[in-house]
Amino acid sequence: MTTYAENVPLSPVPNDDGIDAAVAAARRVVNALLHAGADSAAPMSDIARDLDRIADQLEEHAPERRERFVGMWAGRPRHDPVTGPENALAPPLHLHGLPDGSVTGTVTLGLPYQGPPGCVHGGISALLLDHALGVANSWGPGPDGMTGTLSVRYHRTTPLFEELTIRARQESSEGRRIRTTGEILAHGEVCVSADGIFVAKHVARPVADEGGR
Ligand SMILES: CCCCC/C=C\C/C=C\C/C=C\C/C=C\CCCC(=O)SCCNC(=O)CCNC(=O)[C@H](O)C(C)(C)COP(=O)(O)OP(=O)(O)OC[C@H]1O[C@@H](n2cnc3c(N)ncnc32)[C@H](O)[C@@H]1OP(=O)(O)O
Repeated sequence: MTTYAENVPLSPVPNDDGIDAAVAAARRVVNALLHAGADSAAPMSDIARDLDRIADQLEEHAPERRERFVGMWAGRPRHDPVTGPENALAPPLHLHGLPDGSVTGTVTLGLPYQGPPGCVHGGISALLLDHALGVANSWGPGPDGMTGTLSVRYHRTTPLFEELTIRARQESSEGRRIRTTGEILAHGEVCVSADGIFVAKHVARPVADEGGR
């Protein structure tokens, strides 16, 4: 039987400088814009100009898209939209692997992730669970693969601005089909659960001399 170390960090750990710091600042801007709202007295035209100037600067120094794809997949990915410290869309969620082969993590979501008033958007919950189930497959003892079917059940609304716990585990695998489940909890109660069938298949990582697409 495979044995696992206690509580292994599975999500890329953010640095407090370089691109990770810039991305953290970008997340703060996205949050602040939504909090400010259309009636804000902030000088929005000036802000838009400043933000455009920043984007111009980034674009000026960005590699070709295919070169960037190669770079993104050259090592341990840091760009995904759930845990990635280089992705401003990622909340980010920090996942850990547990000795029993399951994964767990916590996250607190703010206004950009709102669905019903004061509650997390259901599509965001599905995104977090899809990713957590995928990570559980790669952490656990069985095979991993791509999401084939994801069933999501919304048991109760999921609160914004409160710490959520996300858990996932691989239940079984047979041939190329993998069954994986998980849930999002608030205050110890299950808000959302997911039951997924993953299929053991992988898209090849882009490499430089193949064009990187
Ligand atoms: C963020 C990074 C994500 C990329 C991960 C890669 C590496 C990263 C490194 C570490 C990983 C760490 C974390 C991963 C985190 C998150 C994961 C994100 C998950 C995704 O974001 S992933 C994108 C969404 N996903 C797709 O984009 C799939 C598109 N689709 C296809 O690529 C094919 O459609 C495929 C492959 C699904 C099947 O195609 P196929 O031809 O290989 O399969 P085939 O027909 O041979 O069936 C073989 C057996 O699977 C059963 N089966 C087939 N299809 C099924 C289905 N849909 N549902 C349920 N069961 C199904 C059959 O019933 C048969 O079962 P049986 O053997 O029992 O008869």
